[in-house]
Order: sequence, then structure tokens, then C-alpha cells
Amino acid sequence: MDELERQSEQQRLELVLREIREQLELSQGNVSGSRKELRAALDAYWERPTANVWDQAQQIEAVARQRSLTAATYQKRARLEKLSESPYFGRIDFREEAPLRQERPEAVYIGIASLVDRAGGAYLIYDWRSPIAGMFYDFEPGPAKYLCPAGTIRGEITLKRQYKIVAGRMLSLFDTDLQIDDEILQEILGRSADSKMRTIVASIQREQNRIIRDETHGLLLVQGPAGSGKTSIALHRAAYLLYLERNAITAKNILILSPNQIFSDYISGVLPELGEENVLQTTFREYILSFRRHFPLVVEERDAQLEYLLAGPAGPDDRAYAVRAAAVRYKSSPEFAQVIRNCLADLETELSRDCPALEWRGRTIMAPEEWRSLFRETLAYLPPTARLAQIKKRVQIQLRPSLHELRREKEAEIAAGGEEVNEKTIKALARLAAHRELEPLLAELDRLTTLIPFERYRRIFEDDALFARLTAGNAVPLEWPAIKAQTLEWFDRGFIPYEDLLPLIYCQGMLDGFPVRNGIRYLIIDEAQDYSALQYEILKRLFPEAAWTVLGDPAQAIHPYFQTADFEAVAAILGMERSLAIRLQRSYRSTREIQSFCQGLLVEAAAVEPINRSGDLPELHRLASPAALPETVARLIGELRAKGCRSLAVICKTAGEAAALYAALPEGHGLSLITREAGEFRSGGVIIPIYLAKGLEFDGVLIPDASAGVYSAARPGDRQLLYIACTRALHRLVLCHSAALSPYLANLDPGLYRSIP
Ligand SMILES: Nc1ncnc2c1ncn2[C@@H]1O[C@H](COP(=O)(O)OP(=O)(O)OP(=O)(O)O)[C@@H](O)[C@H]1O
Repeated sequence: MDELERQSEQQRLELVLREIREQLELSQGNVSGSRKELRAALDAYWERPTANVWDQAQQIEAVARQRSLTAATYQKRARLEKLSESPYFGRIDFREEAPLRQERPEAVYIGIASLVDRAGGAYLIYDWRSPIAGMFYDFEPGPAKYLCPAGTIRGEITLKRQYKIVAGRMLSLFDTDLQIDDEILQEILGRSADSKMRTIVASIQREQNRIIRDETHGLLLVQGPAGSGKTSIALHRAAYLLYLERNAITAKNILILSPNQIFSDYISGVLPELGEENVLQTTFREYILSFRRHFPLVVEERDAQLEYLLAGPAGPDDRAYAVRAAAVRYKSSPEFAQVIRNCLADLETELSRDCPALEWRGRTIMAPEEWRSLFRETLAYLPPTARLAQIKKRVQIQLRPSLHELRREKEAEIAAGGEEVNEKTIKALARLAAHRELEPLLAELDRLTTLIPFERYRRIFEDDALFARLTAGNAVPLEWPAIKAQTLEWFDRGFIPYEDLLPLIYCQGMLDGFPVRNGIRYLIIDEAQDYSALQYEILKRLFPEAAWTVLGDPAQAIHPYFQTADFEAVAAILGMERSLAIRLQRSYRSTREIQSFCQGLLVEAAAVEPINRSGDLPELHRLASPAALPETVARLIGELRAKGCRSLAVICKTAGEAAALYAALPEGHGLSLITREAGEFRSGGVIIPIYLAKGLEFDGVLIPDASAGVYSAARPGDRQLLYIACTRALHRLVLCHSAALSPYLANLDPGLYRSIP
């Protein structure tokens, strides 16, 4: 690129920045104006209340309208502020094919939002999500095309340029004839990890772009190795959908399910960085517990269950642990899901088959046939609990004439007794007497029409004959008698272990009906490898109208005993006609050396293409004794800091191990202990258990105890845990061990690491 060209780019940048500044000033005025109008609309509502419902509705509507106008002006100003920092990051020059072929190609500058010149109406910047900007990610210079509402536009990209503009200053610009690749990507990936995840908008790769912009599939199943950008894709897809359907949806129509609060906090910066409002975010447990019913019990935290299981048995005779592990395995299995389905089917049959004739004084109030036909046919569109409630209402109506008759009889009896002469008192006494007489019938009606999902679920563990019928010959673990006893003991103590929450919620939803969320148009599930089949079934019922993006990595399943659903099972459960499974190949997070090391930990290394970014080999430190650990950790942390690692994590297997190490370090050695109560992610230096470090990343990772006792061959899930911990590292990875090395590391090719005695 010659000097003249550089100057011309500099001049254009100045022109664009001027336009942004002017628009910012205008938008400042708009913000104050619309805020004033919102205040006025609110004052009108509060100060001039009207009794007329119609007028009141109009006032509320005016406030709502003004509120969204005000929010839009704020958002516009926020976008302009972001543009003033860095107006664009890319440019393509595109010349359309005949017949629309222009003299000169159009220069398309691409940034996080569009900017139109107020004077001439020309696009100074195109939003990265606009159809024309999509070519920046998909094509190298040469023939290219894009799809817009008018159809496919074909042509040629004659130039592709990238810019680094920071605080309104052009730091670099260069032409590229490659896919946005190594040079810029390496620079981006060479940076330090922050406390919040960053946008990748300037360097989205083609395979990622395809997922972000997909508009045709109701279900996208994205599988990719650690660091392949799954979470980044999920967030950029949310931003894309908000742009694509800007007149139809808002951030409240998109829900991201994430593994925990710390992760939610970590990813919460990306959408605002892209000039968008954050979409809804929650964890499965939080969401589910928001609509629980009939749980007079305390539900265990998912992380508390994990902590218990990961910590392992207290000793070789820890029977309670063995039973619990077996319980978790069985209760998350397809076989137990079938027990639950059979239980519900059984109940439906029972509810309509065993209904007795409701009679009073030899008169039939409701015959079994009528009950059956109501339950099985007329009311079949309702969930069972609602059907029973309707039947109860109908019985009460049908009982009315008998009740009147009885009251008249009682009135006559009381009047004939002669003790009471006041008519009102006679009527009241008669009503009471009639009710008393009908009480057995009403109690029977209550019993027949009340269904408590929790009690039903409990019966699976109480009633051996019922359980035997429900298993229908399927395998039952040998530990079942102990599982039963353990579960009932917990229920009696008012405690629901996390493994019972899913089947229980499923039962409740199927009996009471699921609180359907039609407002959610897009559901994004990250870390999807940690969900069981039953969880997907529950989600499917909660969000029947949503399009799904499901992202995960089977090699990162965190739970040692929980049986999760693979992607084929997910596709089958969701049963979407238009589904697409995509496998990502490249991994961006770690250096080539760390990636090779991590790949070596897997039984079957995935086909991962590393980015050509090199660094030091991972280090394996042998400690003289466990007592040397705190001092060694302190020294190694110091070394990692000296080597430029700004964000650091000491990743332990459990929260217990993390807390013990933290306590052993004098004043924590400047590290923060991250617990599940933390709720927010702090980078800098942290001590954190693996299950909370999921999805996060750090410049340097230190694994304090990689010995065989911690990551044991006897627990195959430990391999995955070690893999998750190691793949959190961007630039440096250090492992320590004071006893025999974990077999997963001992079997590695020694060329993959540097051993330090
Ligand atoms: N196209 C890209 N350009 C620049 N950086 C990228 C790109 N794709 C991913 N990254 C970076 O790679 C790192 C890993 O991304 P992300 O966390 O989204 O991956 P992931 O697949 O969700 O990882 P994991 O499964 O390990 O949690 C992040 O730092 C992200 O910014």
C-alpha cells in the first residue's frame, strides 16, 4: 500500500470520526429530549389518574411507547460512542456483476454498527451483520456473492483490508489476500485474557460465520474442541439474530443457558461490546426452581453435588458414597427416564380406570363411565392435574341439587325440633349440618382429584411392586435397595438431592403442565455436553416455539457419574425437521504446545487444527513432598507473573482442595479464592475448582496436584477433568505433583512437556 493510499485512509477516518462526533451531539440532545418526554408521560400517568379504564390503558401504552423510544435513543448513543473509539475494522471493495456492474467497486467499510452520512445518505460504515458485510468473513479477493432480500448478488472482491483503530487512532492497516487469518489472528490471540470475554467480530472465521448467520435451521448442533469459539459463536449469533429480526424480537426473546453464575458474568461483556443489550441468561437449576411447586424441601445445589462426588469416597469403606454414585448414574440413565415415563402412564391409567361411582343416597352423582370419558376424551387436552380439577368442579355442580334438598330437609328438622325460631339461624345451622353429612363424599372427591407429583415420585422408592412393574424388565442397579433407602432418608429429612430434581421436575411438568415460555424465540445452550436426555425433554416442553443452538464438547463432560445425552440423542429428542450438526475443527485459545499436550490427554484425540501460535512447552514440576506445595505454588505464580501472565488460575480438582491451598498460602499470595457463592468472575489471580473454571480462560494455568491420587485411573471421569483444567490456558501451563504422577500424564509422550525435578 503506498503512502498516498495511507493518507487517503487517514483522511477518511477523520471524516468518519467528524460525522460520528456530530451525530453524537445530536443524539445527546435526543437522549435528553426523550428522557423528558418519558418523565412527562410518567407524570401524566401518576398525577392525572383517570377512572376510565380505556384512558388508563392508553396512558400505560404511551408510557411503554416512550420507554422503548428512550431506550432506543440511549442505545443509539452507546453505539456511536463505541464507533468513535473504533469506527471500523475491515473493508472490502466489491464490484457487482453485469448488468449492475459499476465503474468502480464500492468500498464497504465494516464496523460493529452502521453509520449513514446525514448529508448524502451514503453508508460510511456497514454493520458487520449486514448481508454485504458477510462477504468479509466468507471470501478472499476474487469472485464473491451475498444473499440479500432482493436475491443473490454476485460480483468480485477487488480489495480486502483490515484496520486496527484504537481510541480513534489508526494504529495499523494492511491488505490481505487470505481469509482473515494468521497475522491478525495471531496478534489477537497473543493478547492477555480479561475478566470478561471479548468480541471476536474482527476475526470471525468462515466455519464460525456459517453458524452465526444460519437462518434456516430450527436446531443447530455445534460440536467443537476446547477453545474452538463455541461460546463466542453463541454470543455473536445472539447479536446477529437481534440484528436480523430487529423489528420482531428484543434481547428478552433470546435465552442463554450457561453452567453457572460465574460463567454468566464472564460472558456478560460481549453483547454490550457489540452495542447490544444483554440477552437473558440463566442456569438450568435457577430457571427450573423459579416455577417449582409442592417442594416443601430444600433442593441441593448442582455444584454441591459435584463437589461431593469429585472429592471421592472418604475411604475404601465409604458405602454412602458408593450408593450415591450409583444413584446419580441410575437416576440420570435412559432406563430411569423410562421408569418415570412408565410411572406417568401408569398413573394416567389408574386415574381413569379406578374411579369409583360417586353416589349419595343411592343416587349416582358421577358414574365411572362419565369420569372416564371426561378424563380420557373431553378433557384430554389438559394435563392430568387440571383434568382432575375440572372433574371436581363438575361433580360439585352435579351435587348442588342434592345439597339444596339436604339443606331443606335439615331446615325442616331443626324447625320441627322447636329449639330454634330465628329463620336466619335455622338456615345457617342447616347449611352446616348438610355439609357435615356430605363431608365423607367431599373428602373422597378431594382424595380422588388431588395429585401431588412429589408424592407420586416418592412412591417409586416406597412401593416395591410398583417399581418392579415400572422397570418393565429393564436393568436395575444392584445397589437399588440401598439407593431406595438413601433417597427416602433424604426426603424424610426435607432434602432433595440434585439427581432427583430432574426426574421430579419432569413428573411435575407432565402432571401439572409445564410453564411454557412462548416469548423465548431462540434458546442457546452452552456446555451442552453436561445435560441429560431428561433435561432436553424438559427444555423442549418449556420452550416449544424456540429455535435452538446447542453447543458442546463431549470431551469436556464434567460430571463423573451423570449420564449425559450425546448429540444424536439430542437431535432425536428435539425431533426438529430442520436440524444441522456442525463440527468445528480449529482451536484458538491455546498455543500449539499446550494444545498438543491437551490432545495427548484424551483417549481419542480429536482432529483439531491448531492456530500457528507457538509458546513454551507445558512444565511438569516434581515436588519433594506435599508439604512443599504452598511454597512451590507461590514461587511458580511469581514466575508466571514475571513472564507476563496477567491473568492466572491455580485450578484444583475440588473446592475443598482450592480452599485448603488458599489457606496454606500466606495471605493467599495475592490470589482470590473463587467459590460458587462468588457469582462474578474476577481475573487477575484466582484459585478455583475445575467445575467453576469451565468455559473460562487464563494467560497462565497452574495445576497444583496432578498426582495419581487426585486424577486416578480408577475414575475415568478424572481424565476429562484434567483435560478441562489444562485447556483453560492460553499461553502457559504448569503442573505439579508430589506423589506418583497421574496415569493420564504418565502415559504422555515426554516430548510434549518439560519435566522439572
Ligand atoms: N475467530 C476468532 N478470532 C479471535 N479469537 C477467537 C476466535 N474464535 C475464538 N477465539 C478466542 O478463542 C478463545 C476460546 O473461545 P471460546 O471460549 O468461545 O471457545 P469454546 O469453544 O467455548 O471453549 P471451551 O469449550 O474450552 O469453553 C477465546 O479467547 C476467543 O476469544
